[in-house]
Amino acid sequence: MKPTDMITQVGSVIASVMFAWAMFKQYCPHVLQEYIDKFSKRAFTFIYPYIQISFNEFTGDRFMRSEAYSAIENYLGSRSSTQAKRLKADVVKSSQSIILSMDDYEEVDDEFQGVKLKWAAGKHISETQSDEKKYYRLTFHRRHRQLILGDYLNHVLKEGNEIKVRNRQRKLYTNSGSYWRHVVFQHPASFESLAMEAERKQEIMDDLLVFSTAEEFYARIGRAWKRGYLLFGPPGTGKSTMIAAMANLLNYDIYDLELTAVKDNTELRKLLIDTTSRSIIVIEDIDCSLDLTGQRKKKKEEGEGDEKDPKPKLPKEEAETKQSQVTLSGILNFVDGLWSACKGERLLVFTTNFVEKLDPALIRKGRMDKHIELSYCSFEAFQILAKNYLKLESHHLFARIQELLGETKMTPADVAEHLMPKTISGDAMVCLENLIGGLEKAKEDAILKAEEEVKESARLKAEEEAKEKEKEKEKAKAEEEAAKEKDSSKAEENAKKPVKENGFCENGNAELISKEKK
Ligand SMILES: Nc1ncnc2c1ncn2[C@@H]1O[C@H](COP(=O)(O)OP(=O)(O)OP(=O)(O)O)[C@@H](O)[C@H]1O
Ligand SMILES: [Mg+2]
Repeated sequence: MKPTDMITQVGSVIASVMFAWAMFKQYCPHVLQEYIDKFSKRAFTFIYPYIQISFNEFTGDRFMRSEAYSAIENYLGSRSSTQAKRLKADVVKSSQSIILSMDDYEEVDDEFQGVKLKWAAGKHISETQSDEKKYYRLTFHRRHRQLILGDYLNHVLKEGNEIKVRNRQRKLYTNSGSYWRHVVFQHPASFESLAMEAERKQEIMDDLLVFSTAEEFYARIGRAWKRGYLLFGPPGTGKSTMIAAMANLLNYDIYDLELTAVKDNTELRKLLIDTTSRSIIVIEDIDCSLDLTGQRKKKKEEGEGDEKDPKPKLPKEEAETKQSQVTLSGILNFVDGLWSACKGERLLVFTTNFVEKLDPALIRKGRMDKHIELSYCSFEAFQILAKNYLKLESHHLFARIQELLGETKMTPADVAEHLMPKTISGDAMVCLENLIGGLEKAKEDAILKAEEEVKESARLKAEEEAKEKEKEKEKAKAEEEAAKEKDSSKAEENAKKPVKENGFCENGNAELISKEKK
């Protein structure tokens, strides 16, 4: 038989089968059709040794994109880029990188613990062609059912989610009313460029990295997977910069909470619930955000304490603070109440310039687990700044700078400002001399300030002593006058008393006046 004849015959057999099937479907009773359908499927699965699982893009009534689907999409992305012939490309991270995923009807192979599996991308198109439902289908031999349904799928979801986090565009959120708004978070700060002693820096980085991978540990000890950091120190010592470096190190989003804009504790709780995992919740300048310590004290000492506030509030801030009814207990609940344990890992970071002003309850361990002091620039910190700003590892002027940094205080922000190139040539020498000039001036200012302080305290002491003397004088004078008054009133009293025949008063004392009368 010629091949063309064979093809014709096969074609006519298929056509006859299809015709017979169409006739059968039209005239055969519905119940019988279902029965045959069921039977044929069973027979098929009996012969066919593979299991298929479909993961649809959309699930549920609410048309939510399935988390499993997007995790699988990410997981298959790297595999499909080496295997699939047709790929889909997407741009993320502000056009910085392209993410690939496999196109519809493509297939890729995978292997897990020596077991081979197959993934296929497909889609169901509705009859009206208006709607298409995408899915991924996993096919594997039924003898590996346990392994695939357990360990393998967990591995796919975990890795897919990790890839998603790595590729995602991170966000910086801020609260507006009871909602979060966000912008793209792109801060270049890193621990490497942070001016700080290497040992302390490493300790903080280790702490953060251990936390971010300690899911099982936290679950085992029965604690919510969160950690509080309190960053304190004078302005310009790198607190905000460190938060950005933390977010970059861990690849977390930042929720910058403006407490003064939160109406009350309920709104605060809502904001907390709306945060996602893998995020840092920041409250900057917690001592100024709300008078948290004052709220406890206020009842005892009305109005006091405002004068002592070293950072006077702006009128607008004051007005906002008055509107906000967030209380200290609201904040404490925010930090470690039941709601704070929802959904995944979270870092809470508070910053303050005046740690001593905060209520001890707020910063105790368990709430603020790690207290980090950021202080004035040390020589080691300066070396990092010099490397960052001037690309200098050493210079003969470093010795003088080291000496001056030991004698005077300057914040890293001020040091950095002196190291900023001020000329087009960006001469490093000029910057270093600038810094030396700045440090010398700071030293002189500090000496002058100290002298003035000594003078001022001597003046205050003298004033105090003078006041004390004045008081003593006044007291002595008052006592003298009181004694005189007492004498004269006694005399008057005696004068008013009746005089007896013998010229003595009733009390038996001789009275000059009565004698005169006689
Ligand atoms: N430790 C540091 N390492 C590197 N740069 C720093 C450091 N400290 C400060 N700077 C520089 O100084 C600038 C101000 O620092 P930052 O805003 O982090 O200070 P802060 O401690 O948050 O101040 P404030 O208490 O006023 O909020 C930053 O832009 C950064 O360039
Ligand atoms: Mg700051």
